[in-house]
Amino acid sequence: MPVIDKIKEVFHSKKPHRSDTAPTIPAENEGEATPYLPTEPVFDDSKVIVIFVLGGPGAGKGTQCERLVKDYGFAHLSAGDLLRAEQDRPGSTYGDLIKDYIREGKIVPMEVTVKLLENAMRVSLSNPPVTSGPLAEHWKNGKGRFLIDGFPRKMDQALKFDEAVCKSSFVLFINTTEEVMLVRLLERGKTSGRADDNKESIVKRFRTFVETSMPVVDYYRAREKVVEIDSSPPADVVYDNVRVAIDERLPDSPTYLGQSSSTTFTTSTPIVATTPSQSAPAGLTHQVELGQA
Ligand SMILES: Nc1ncnc2c1ncn2[C@@H]1O[C@H](COP(=O)(O)OP(=O)(O)OP(=O)(O)O)[C@@H](O)[C@H]1O
Ligand SMILES: O=c1ccn([C@@H]2O[C@H](COP(=O)(O)O)[C@@H](O)[C@H]2O)c(=O)[nH]1
Repeated sequence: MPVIDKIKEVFHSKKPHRSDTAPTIPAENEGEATPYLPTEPVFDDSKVIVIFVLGGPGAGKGTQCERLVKDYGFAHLSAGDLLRAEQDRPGSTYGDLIKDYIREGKIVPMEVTVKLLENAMRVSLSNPPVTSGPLAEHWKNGKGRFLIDGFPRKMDQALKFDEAVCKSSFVLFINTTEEVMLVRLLERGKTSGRADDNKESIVKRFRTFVETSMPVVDYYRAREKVVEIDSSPPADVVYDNVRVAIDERLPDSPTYLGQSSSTTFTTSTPIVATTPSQSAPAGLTHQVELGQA
């Protein structure tokens, strides 16, 4: 049976129990683990802030995230990077599967990506990316702040992440035209070494974005959780607008007062969830084979 059918069969047919020991789902082959996703959020959204960063391939999501990391102390988790790392990890059960999906510009089954993200979040929360200076405050006492880049790309991922990992705060939608994205990706492709930065894969990725990922943006937009930024201008200009958007929505912004900035900040309309949810029970600190740090 193909690996993905196996994942789906086990995932959908067996109801794992919670206990103090990490739950396991029997796998057909010994040593092979199947991603298990709980039915309640593992992380408490009153402490852990999750911002989804969406946009077409090459729109500039990663570029903006890098800057935000420096100024706001976010942990930046790129779903694509996590998948590529898992693909290259010796012994990964999902390596071949991920490789095929990425080359075809298709969305890897959500069980794999959601579990990789959950694991990476857990690692950041136990080893905070910022440990000194004013931004370290955001990583104390179980708190954390994440930019989840290039995710969710499909509705099932969006719903599952909110249900099983953490309720997201809002979506930063980095948007430009396919013409601009194509130029940027072909240029990046000269040095990126990415198997999907070529014309054939790019066209497939564009199609997947329009057909599969835009419905996710529309879903959050209907719930007034989308901030759209035009990423056609130079990266510095885009970043100025991104900063304003972030400052308007983070509950405790401006976070980098004291650093030089001419932007006028407001703290109105925070849309980060404030209702405490259940913290992660010990039994849910289940780690599968995926992306172990
Ligand atoms: N505003 C901009 N103006 C010009 N070039 C840009 C801009 N933003 C990003 N770039 C360049 O475009 C390329 C794609 O940017 P980036 O990697 O940030 O996009 P991305 O949305 O994360 O892409 P992907 O989803 O494919 O990973 C990079 O080479 C980057 O340097
Ligand atoms: O949630 C996700 C995110 C990404 N993918 C696959 O990875 C590639 C590359 O993603 P980038 O964000 O451009 O690095 C994407 O085309 C998908 O094939 C995914 O399956 N699920």
